[in-house]
Amino acid sequence: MTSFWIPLSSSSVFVSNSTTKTSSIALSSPSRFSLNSENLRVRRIACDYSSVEIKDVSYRPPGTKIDLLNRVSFSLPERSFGLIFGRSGSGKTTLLQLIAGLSKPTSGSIYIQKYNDDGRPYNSPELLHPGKVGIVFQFPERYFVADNVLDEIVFGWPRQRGGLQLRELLASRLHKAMTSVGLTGISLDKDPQSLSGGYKRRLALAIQLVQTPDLLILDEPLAGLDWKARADVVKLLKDLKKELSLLVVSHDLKELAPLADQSWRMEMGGVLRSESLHI
Ligand SMILES: Nc1ncnc2c1ncn2[C@@H]1O[C@H](COP(=O)(O)OP(=O)(O)OP(=O)(O)O)[C@@H](O)[C@H]1O
Repeated sequence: MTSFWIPLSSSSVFVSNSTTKTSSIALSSPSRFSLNSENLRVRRIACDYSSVEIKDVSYRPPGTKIDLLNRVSFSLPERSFGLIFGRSGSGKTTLLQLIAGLSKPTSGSIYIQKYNDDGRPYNSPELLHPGKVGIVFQFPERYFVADNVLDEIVFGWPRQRGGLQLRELLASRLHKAMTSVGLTGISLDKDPQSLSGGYKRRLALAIQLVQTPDLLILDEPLAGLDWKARADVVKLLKDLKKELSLLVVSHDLKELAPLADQSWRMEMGGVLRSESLHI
C-alpha cells in the first residue's frame, strides 16, 4: 500500500512512559479511506493501513548499568506526524536512534503492523527495516561532505553503473525529492555550505527523501534557524506529512505541536495531553 499516494488524513495517539517504571500504551485510530470502486483490489489497498509500532522498548548502553529507556511503547500510523518532547536527557535522541536502527534495543521490538480497515491486524508484524527509515540529525548541515548540491544528495547512491532503467529511477527520485522540499530553483553546482540556513535544512531533507523512506525522523529540525527559515521548515514539514510518516523530536512546541495529529503528543518522562500544553 505504501506505494500508492492516496492522501489520508490520519491521527495518532501517543502515550509515553518515563525512564522510571511503567510501560505505556498507544492508541491509534487513523482515518480510513475507502475508494468508491467496484474493483476489489483497489478497495482492499485503500482500506489497509500500517503503523510503526514501538513495543516495550528498553535500552541500556553496552557496559553500563543505566536504563536510558524503560519499556517505551507507542504507535505511529502511516502518514501521521508524531511529536516527541521532554526534558533534556530524557532519552529522546536515544529513542530515535533505536527506531532508525542505529542501535539495538536491549529488549522490546520495533515493527510495522498492517491493519485491515476494521482495525484488525492484516498479517504478522514485520520488523521495521532501517532502509525504510530516514533520519535527519540535529544541525544536519554539519555533516555535509560534498562541494556541490548534486553530489551531496547522491552521496549514498549505488556506485556501480546501473542500466538505463536504474538511472531513470534515480533521476526521478532526485527530481521528486528536490520538488518536495522546494529545492528546484537551486543550482545543483552550488556549494551546500553557501546555502541559507533554511535551504541547508531543505537539502538535508532531500538527502533522506531520495531514499524514499516510509518514516522520516527529525531531531530538533528548527534548532539554530532564524524566524523565516523556521517558518519555511514548518511549512515544509506540514506538506511532507501528506506523503510519509514523520517523527519529530523538538523543544519547539509552539511551532510544531499544531502539526501533530489529533490531540496527542508524546512526552518523554510523562504523559501529557495537548490541552495542558497551553500552545
Ligand atoms: N552510550 C551512553 N552511555 C551512557 N549514557 C548515555 C549514552 N548515550 C546517552 N547517554 C545519556 O543518556 C541520557 C539520554 O540522552 P539523550 O541524548 O537520548 O537525551 P535527550 O532527551 O535527547 O536530550 P537532549 O534534549 O538534551 O538532546 C543523557 O543523560 C545522556 O548523557
